[in-house]
Amino acid sequence: MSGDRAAPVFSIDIALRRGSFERAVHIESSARVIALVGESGAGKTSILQAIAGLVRPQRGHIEIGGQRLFDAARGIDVPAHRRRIGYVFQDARLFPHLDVRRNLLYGYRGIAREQPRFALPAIVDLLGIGALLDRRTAGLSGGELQRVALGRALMSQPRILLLDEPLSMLDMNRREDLLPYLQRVRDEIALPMIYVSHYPDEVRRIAAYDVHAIG
Ligand SMILES: Nc1ncnc2c1ncn2[C@@H]1O[C@H](COP(=O)(O)OP(=O)(O)OP(=O)(O)O)[C@@H](O)[C@H]1O
Repeated sequence: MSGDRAAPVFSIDIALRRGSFERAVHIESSARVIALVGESGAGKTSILQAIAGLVRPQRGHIEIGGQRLFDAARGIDVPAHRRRIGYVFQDARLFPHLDVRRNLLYGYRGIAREQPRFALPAIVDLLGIGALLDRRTAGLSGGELQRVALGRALMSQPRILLLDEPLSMLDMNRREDLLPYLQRVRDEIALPMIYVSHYPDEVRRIAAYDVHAIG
């Protein structure tokens, strides 16, 4: 056996405090896609927020895909807007006054023109949302909203994808409809990805081999 080990994609060792809540988190993984599971209130969303730079850990470090995002000992704390995180929430959080095309193009905001980026048609194809482009988001179904939210996150050309229970607002059938799109994004957009869910079946189908229990 060789002594070589794959460099970890995720190296997270932090302590979080939010009000009276405290949690130490240690995740070391060379998998590109991992899942976080745990009871409500265990701290899963707080971990994603720390990765995104929205919550500052008390100590420790966060390194993902070779990027040191936070390191208390070395004085590193990359500002949230420079971390290039694609974040998809339980509720899609799209702009209701804009159509789907404009919601997607909003993802380009803040990206330099010369930077390589996903073209709109590629994302539209990947997520099967071509027929929705001219519609306002107000009338879309939950599953359509989440596909558009995922598209907008990808348009921002992220280096890391964080998915916080993206299917939890959908009923069983819609969840089944959306899972293949999540799998396509996982496989075709080769980014480090963290998937948070309460549902063992979803976790098994998205990040089968690297599941971290929080709490
Ligand atoms: N802004 C805040 N101020 C104080 N406490 C907070 C804040 N945000 C979260 N908390 C607390 O931190 C703990 C962890 O919350 P978090 O949302 O990270 O858990 P979770 O595992 O994602 O839960 P769920 O599965 O219900 O979404 C909870 O006790 C919560 O009340």
